Amino acid sequence: MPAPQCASCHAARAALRRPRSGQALCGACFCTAFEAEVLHTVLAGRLLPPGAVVAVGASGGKDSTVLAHVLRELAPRLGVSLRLVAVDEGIGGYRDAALAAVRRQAARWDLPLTIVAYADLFGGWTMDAVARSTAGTGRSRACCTFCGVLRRRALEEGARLVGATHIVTGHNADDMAETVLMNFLRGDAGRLARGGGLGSRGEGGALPRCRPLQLASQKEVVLYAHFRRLDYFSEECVYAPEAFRGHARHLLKLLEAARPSAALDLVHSAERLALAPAARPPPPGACSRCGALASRALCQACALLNGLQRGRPRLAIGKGRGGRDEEGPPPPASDPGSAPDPAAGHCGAACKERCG
Ligand SMILES: Nc1ncnc2c1ncn2[C@@H]1O[C@H](COP(=O)(O)OP(=O)(O)OP(=O)(O)O)[C@@H](O)[C@H]1O
Repeated sequence: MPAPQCASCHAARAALRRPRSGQALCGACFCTAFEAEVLHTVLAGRLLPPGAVVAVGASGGKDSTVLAHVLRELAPRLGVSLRLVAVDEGIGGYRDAALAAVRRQAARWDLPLTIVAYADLFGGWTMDAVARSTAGTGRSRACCTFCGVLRRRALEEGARLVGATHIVTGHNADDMAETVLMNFLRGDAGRLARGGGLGSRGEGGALPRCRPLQLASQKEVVLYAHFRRLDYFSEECVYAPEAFRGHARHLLKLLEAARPSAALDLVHSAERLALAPAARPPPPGACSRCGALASRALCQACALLNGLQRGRPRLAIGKGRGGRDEEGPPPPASDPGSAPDPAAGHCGAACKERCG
């Protein structure tokens, strides 16, 4: 049977059915619709004001590649300028190849690129060194969580370095739905409540952050990259197979098979969640070491680095009220700075990268 005509231009043959709506479109009309939807997300959410200098968190992967490409298309209409900021976490056999993709993108799209490295920012610690230090401690599964905390900090540093006023990341609807599921499964009410919305306004002196692809499904991000012939790096990080996120991803796939809108529905549920007054976290203070938002003496990033330097890497991600830390037992009460306590409802600014 021949492919149907494109439901938008009625001239070309349709090349796909949009996963959510079932609408049959040709590649060109799909890309135009995708870009218009991202534009709408940015404008309706007032995410990037005219004049903004936007640091795009560029990992070389499909999401940030699509994000950078779409924002470059939209930049004249939005009145913003773009800078690519890539973080080199120091992951041998993975990040070097991904950074090569970012360099190619920067050259092809004529966008300034800045690379910041964990090793330079965090006293010589690379992610490989963190992984070695956590191996055998029962905390090796937490590598992605550690990395997310440090990456958030590194992205902030890189964005400041290039004079950015805003940070954008490529999280898509599936990423966000996985985060919502993980927070539910961990009983982490504080992060669930904080995770809604399209970004953060930049509390405590942090730069405002947003996720313009948050309402786009992963399938459509991949389709956009395909039809725009984007060159991106598609291998999984060497530490990802250990991560709890994999279980949430698997569960989400099962849910989507029964209900195709499950991912977006989860994202919207998180936006509408409201915590009972008794469950609300106390207002955050400032980290005594770096000044970032923190619910304890140290923010998550400083607490993690402090623990690593003392040979006791820990991060209390996954403890809900009265719950247990999935990575291990809670820290002793005599060590208040080493592990901001999500049991108190939230864990400080540095962990929102992973937690939304
Ligand atoms: N090394 C990095 N440097 C800069 N930004 C990053 C880096 N890693 C991740 N990010 C930002 O965080 C977003 C979410 O990252 P995550 O690791 O969840 O990857 P992802 O969903 O596979 O996205 P991508 O396909 O862009 O790698 C990315 O889209 C990107 O904007």
